[in-house]
Amino acid sequence: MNYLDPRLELIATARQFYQQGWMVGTAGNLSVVLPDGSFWITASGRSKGELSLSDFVRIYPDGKDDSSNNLKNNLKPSAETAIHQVLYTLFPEANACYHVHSVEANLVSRFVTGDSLPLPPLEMLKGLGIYQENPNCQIPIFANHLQVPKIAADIKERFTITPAQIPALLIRDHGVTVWASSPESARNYIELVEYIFRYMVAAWALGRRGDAGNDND
Ligand SMILES: CSCCC(=O)C(=O)COP(=O)(O)O
Ligand SMILES: [Zn+2]
Repeated sequence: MNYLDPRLELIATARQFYQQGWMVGTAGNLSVVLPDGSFWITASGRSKGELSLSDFVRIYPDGKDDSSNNLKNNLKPSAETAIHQVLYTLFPEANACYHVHSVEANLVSRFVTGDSLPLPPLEMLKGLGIYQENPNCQIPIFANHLQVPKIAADIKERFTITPAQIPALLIRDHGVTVWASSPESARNYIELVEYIFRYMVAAWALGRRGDAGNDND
């Protein structure tokens, strides 16, 4: 049986997300867990639209990477590796963690000042595991601390106290991160959350235009 390197799926998905404008300017990072509990993560600062197999860093269960080899190849793990690590610790069933920076995610992160954003009761929530009549669903918002380990600590503290309703979190003025049992599900979750954010921004704009429309009556 030929073993498909899981990085190939991440390369293809990163290119798709780059083309959608969600991973421009090296933004975003993707990771996938291997059978031994280590995970591949996109190397820091690489253009996500043109990744190759050598643009990944392997992080081992003890948190270390092949630093000597990586140093030689000018490879650094994603600056947001700590967020992937804490999510894999909190959700051991997760085998993939994706993070992107869309304009919509940044806009909706400012729709509220608090630490959670209510989501509209859209059918798309079913794709995130929410099967309720008139769902009351929120996505948690985290402060975009300069020190990423602080964001990771906030995530650990929050989800230890308040379980996540959906496999997604929003970092204010930054972007969204999802975790899933497979790379394919992680890709679907990003697409679903970004659809919901696009809907929210469009509804907000229509609402404002609606107000403007009244002025012209
Ligand atoms: C211009 S993106 C700033 C860093 C960031 O938020 C990101 O998602 C990418 O960081 P990485 O170290 O994974 O390239
Ligand atoms: Zn980021």
